[in-house]
Amino acid sequence: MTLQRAPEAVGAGSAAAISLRGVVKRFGGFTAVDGLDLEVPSGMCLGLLGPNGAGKSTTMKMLTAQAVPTEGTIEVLGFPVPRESKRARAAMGVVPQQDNLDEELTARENLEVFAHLYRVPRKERRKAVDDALAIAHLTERQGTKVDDLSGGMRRRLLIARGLVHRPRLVLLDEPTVGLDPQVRAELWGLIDGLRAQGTTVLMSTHYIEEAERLADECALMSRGRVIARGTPARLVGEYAGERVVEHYGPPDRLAEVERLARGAGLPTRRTGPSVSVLKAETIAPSLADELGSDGVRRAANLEDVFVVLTGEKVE
Ligand SMILES: Nc1ncnc2c1ncn2[C@@H]1O[C@H](COP(=O)(O)OP(=O)(O)OP(=O)(O)O)[C@@H](O)[C@H]1O
Repeated sequence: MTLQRAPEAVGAGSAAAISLRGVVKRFGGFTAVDGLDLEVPSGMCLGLLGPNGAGKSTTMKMLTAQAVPTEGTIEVLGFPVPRESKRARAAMGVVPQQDNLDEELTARENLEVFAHLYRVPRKERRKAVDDALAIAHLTERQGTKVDDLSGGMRRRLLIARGLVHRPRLVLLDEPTVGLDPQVRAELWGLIDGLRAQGTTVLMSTHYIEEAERLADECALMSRGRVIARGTPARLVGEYAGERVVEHYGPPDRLAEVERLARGAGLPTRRTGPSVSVLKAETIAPSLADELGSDGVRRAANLEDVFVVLTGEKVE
């Protein structure tokens, strides 16, 4: 199933679907977004990855003008936001973190209301709703009241609702938070489909696997800034290297491993009863002797990068 796009006027700005420059958002004396520069080229799926409180949701809200930046400039699909946010909103799909579907209405009626709100021409509305239902695998349940849908179906409907006007850009705020693994996998298929069609996707998540699996590039956010950006493979290569060695043992042994590795300039991470030494392929033979041969070797991954750069654990 492919989405047939409405011919959509795009604002006069750059080719990037999203552009934030020097964006700051303060809430009173608290700085939630702190000089954010972020470009999302058209057609890319960018994963905005970061620990709780990093500023991901605030960034999403500024793109839809639900929050107004204290400083800096934002363009969405070429439209300056918040000045022309109505036009930007009309051309993008937004899937919020909170389920705000109308529970009294059926799945189909929810989509019809949005097709109307988003000014899908009357003649095209039925097909637009049919297509969105099919993409979300909800055709069979279109007559069911939202109240009677399962959690996974509701989440798929929420995504379908964001797609009903065939947007070129979709914002997904933590699309699979709190869902069980099977439903998460279903949604990943759906998001993958969007990406394959060339829809630009900005997806915030704190699930590393989600970002690794879906995103062309990841921007790692911490304390309101992007601290690293690139393809998952490049980020892993640059910050965690190829191999990791995990050492297990009592606390004094772990502290010794950390001291030796850090002394040699190698990044480390603690995970409960173990210390992982990253970039293990660069360990000199003399250091390998000192570290001992009890370590478990594995490939480096994006989770290692996340922990090393943010200092935070992953759920
Ligand atoms: N309206 C607000 N008033 C005051 N502080 C706020 C407001 N909105 C967000 N914050 C604060 O800004 C910081 C960034 O929040 P934000 O929700 O953007 O983070 P996040 O990266 O999306 O985290 P999460 O994954 O928990 O949603 C947090 O410390 C939060 O408490």
